[in-house]
Amino acid sequence: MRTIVVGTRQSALAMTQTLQVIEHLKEISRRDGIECEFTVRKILTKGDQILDVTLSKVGGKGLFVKEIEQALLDGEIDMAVHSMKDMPAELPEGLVIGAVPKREDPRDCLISREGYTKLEELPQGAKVGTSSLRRASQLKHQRPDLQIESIRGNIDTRIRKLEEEGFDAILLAAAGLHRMGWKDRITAYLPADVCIPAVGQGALGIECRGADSFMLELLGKYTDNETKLCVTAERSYLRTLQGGCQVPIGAYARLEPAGEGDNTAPLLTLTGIVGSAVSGELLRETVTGSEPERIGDKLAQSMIALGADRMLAEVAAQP
Ligand SMILES: NCc1[nH]cc(CCC(=O)O)c1CC(=O)O
Repeated sequence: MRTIVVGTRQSALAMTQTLQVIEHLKEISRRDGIECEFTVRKILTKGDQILDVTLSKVGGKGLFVKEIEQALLDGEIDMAVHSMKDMPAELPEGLVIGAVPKREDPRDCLISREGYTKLEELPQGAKVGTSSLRRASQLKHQRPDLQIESIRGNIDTRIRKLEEEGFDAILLAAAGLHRMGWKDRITAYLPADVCIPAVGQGALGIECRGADSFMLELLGKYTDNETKLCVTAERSYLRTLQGGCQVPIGAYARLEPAGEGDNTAPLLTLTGIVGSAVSGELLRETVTGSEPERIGDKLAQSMIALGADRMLAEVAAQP
């Protein structure tokens, strides 16, 4: 009997995701006669300790995963459940994403105090809370009049701040609210082609050691191939652009339903944005193809040709 130690952040969302994943893995192991049990170990990450500072100012992506990856490398834990969008484009040597489960809703959504059901309904100059440069730059593009202000904290904290700090609305990822059972708080969904989600948004990545064949076998059974293809394309785009969660980059891939016949390759459509919170510029491109790594890289190259490098450098240079 193998005891699998699962590392997790201690936020309500991280705990909920981790417990849901463990339930699914228990079902799979029972079904396939794999003998294992699970224990949970909470790990405090740097991102959890400095919730009051704008993330782009304290080092960006990786803040929520570094300590957890170290625990994996040290053998203190055997697997970790991450929100895919919090994962840096490159993993440390020795670690792999062992499972990519089926994606939740990838869209961003609005929680508005007055119950507005569309972005267009927000009053002129409304105060909207988001700490994401990606959301801010796309929102500004649609509604230059909105007053966008930073809001930090776990999703439970942000919902509380909506009331306490006089926001008209806040923007959050739908997936986190769905997983928490808070769907009824959502007043509007922003279509994924209007506000391009973060790379990997709505998906989970389950990380383990590349040499742990027991974990690889179990986790392999939990992967959803469509999600994996889409997320691979999005992350390939991120890797080439060298961007983290805290720069205004977004990408969303969809898989077209398979055509007739046996040998039809999957057709992926990948749309990406690079925004500038400084100038309000917004680049947007779409590519299609069947090889996820290739189309991600191709999209990034065409963004760079359009000036993405300069725009991302501008953001990095902000005081
Ligand atoms: N950056 C924080 C974060 N990381 C993952 C989610 C939840 C949604 C998901 O799994 O993509 C959130 C909260 C949010 O952006 O609203």
